[in-house]
Amino acid sequence: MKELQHLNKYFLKYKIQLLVGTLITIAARIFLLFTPRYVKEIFVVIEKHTKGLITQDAFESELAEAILYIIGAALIGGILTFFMRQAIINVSRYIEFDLKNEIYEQYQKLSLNFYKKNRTGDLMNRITEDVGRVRMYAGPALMYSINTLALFVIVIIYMVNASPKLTLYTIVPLPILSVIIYKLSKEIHKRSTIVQEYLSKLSTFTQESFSGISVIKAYGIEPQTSVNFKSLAAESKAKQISLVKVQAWFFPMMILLIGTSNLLVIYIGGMQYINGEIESIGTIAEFIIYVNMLTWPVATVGWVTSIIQQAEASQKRINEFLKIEPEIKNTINSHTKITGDISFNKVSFTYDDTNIRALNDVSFHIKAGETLAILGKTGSGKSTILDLIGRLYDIDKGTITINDTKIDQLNLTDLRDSIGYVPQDAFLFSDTIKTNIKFGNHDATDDDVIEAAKNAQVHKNIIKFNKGYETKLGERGITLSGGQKQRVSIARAIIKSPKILLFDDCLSAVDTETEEKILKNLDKISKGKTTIIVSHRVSSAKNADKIIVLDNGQIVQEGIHDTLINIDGYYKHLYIKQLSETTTK
Ligand SMILES: Nc1ncnc2c1ncn2[C@@H]1O[C@H](COP(=O)(O)OP(=O)(O)OP(=O)(O)O)[C@@H](O)[C@H]1O
Repeated sequence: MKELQHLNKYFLKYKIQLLVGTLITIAARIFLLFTPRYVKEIFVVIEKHTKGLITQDAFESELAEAILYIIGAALIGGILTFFMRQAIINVSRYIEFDLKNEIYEQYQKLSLNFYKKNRTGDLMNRITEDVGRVRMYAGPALMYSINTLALFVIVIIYMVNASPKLTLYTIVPLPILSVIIYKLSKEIHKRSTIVQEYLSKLSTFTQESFSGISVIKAYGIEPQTSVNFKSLAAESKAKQISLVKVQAWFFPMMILLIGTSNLLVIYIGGMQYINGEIESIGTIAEFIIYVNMLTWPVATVGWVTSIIQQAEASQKRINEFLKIEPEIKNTINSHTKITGDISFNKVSFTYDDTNIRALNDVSFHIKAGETLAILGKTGSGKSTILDLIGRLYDIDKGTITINDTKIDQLNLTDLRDSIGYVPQDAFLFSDTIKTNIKFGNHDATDDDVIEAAKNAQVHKNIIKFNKGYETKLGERGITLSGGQKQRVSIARAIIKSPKILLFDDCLSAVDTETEEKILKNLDKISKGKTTIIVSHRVSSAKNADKIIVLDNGQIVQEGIHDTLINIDGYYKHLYIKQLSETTTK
């Protein structure tokens, strides 16, 4: 229960609803317990009538009175039971909502490293399935526990009052029932977890096959995919059947034990009646109802125990994530003005998950408003520089300063607000093109959106779609070509009008002519803004105020286009190669 203590703050938050729910539960049980007592009364009246102790009229009126009490109490009990569920189950839904938000907020705070160390499926599971299991504890388990406790206390008092000896004999099988249900629930849980695993394997498999359908078709591997699917589905079926086998024991066991208790009541009650220890046969009827009333709540003790164990395990997994401290923290609360003067001073950086030293002793300086182009072979550390400017990771050695302030001494929100970043893989959300562009600036007007799209050279493409800017993009924006996606992503950064623009090889999927136009527009837009362009093309770099060439995490060349084309090295070779490519085209 240690892990579940995390939920106490929520129980405290909803204490009024929970208290009301508990009181309603107790009241509902009291009303529902009218039935057995008045059933006994009916028997007593019938006995008196058959023995001729009361008149026909008295018999009829007493009978009618008892029946009315039973109906009335059942009605009130039923209504109160409805409110009991409303009160307590609703609280569990509120807690589920709060907990999901708490986890989601924590996810948002955690740094990129966390996402690399944990699989998306696991992140999703903790916020859905684990929270679902915890809700079962905060809702149904709590409700049934209050219910069982309330019922048990009241019924036992009534039963002992009616006949202590009969009480003792009839409740003997109940703990056995509870233990059996507990063992069954545990086994059911074990097997249903395996079933769940197989279901998620199946859905991952199908999801991947659908996403990669073009590759599957192009390679003609549909038959093999079907065989793999069938074998996975067959395993999943076997696990389901093994679960159903245990589940099938549940109700027969319940019926057997209820039957045993009923038999005990009838046998022992009958003997007591014969011996004159109980005055009416009605007491036996009353006890039979009590036993039946107790059976389900007692069975739930086992069920609740297993729910609590599952919730504890789930909450433990949730707590593991909630306890993680974000690696990148904002330590500065006051606002910091960022103009875009960036300096790297002997910066080294190693990714902790791969231990790859992506940058080694890198130093450069760009004044506010200047353009820097970064070139270099793949894997040389270009994207890493951009990630470090956005402080997505903290460096191991050296210093990065922006406006002469160390990057970790800047207000993180201000820093990120002042950056417009276009990643290598343009990610678009499943929403309209307009919303995707406005993601960079929610207050932008429609005219701003069009202006940004024009500057990113994508406006003409967008207006060709039937719904123009309102065109919905499917999962990952599949309706757009690679180059269109890149340009929408550029428009998103432009509309933000940030102090620092970071373009990570985001013109790779556009032709050189469009690239030229975009660069020209950027020249205009980026006046007064610091721009860093990562590229594999000399054409993207040639107009930059400074060019650096990286190799294996180190700067191997530095200068401007006109100088670098005359120095033997990577830049010159790339220039000649790309020049010959354009002339042969
Ligand atoms: N998120 C990451 N986790 C671990 N290692 C990484 C990560 N990103 C990059 N690396 C490694 O760091 C090195 C530099 O990568 P980086 O992405 O900065 O190169 P790049 O020059 O931008 O390459 P490309 O031109 O192919 O985009 C590579 O060896 C890469 O494998």
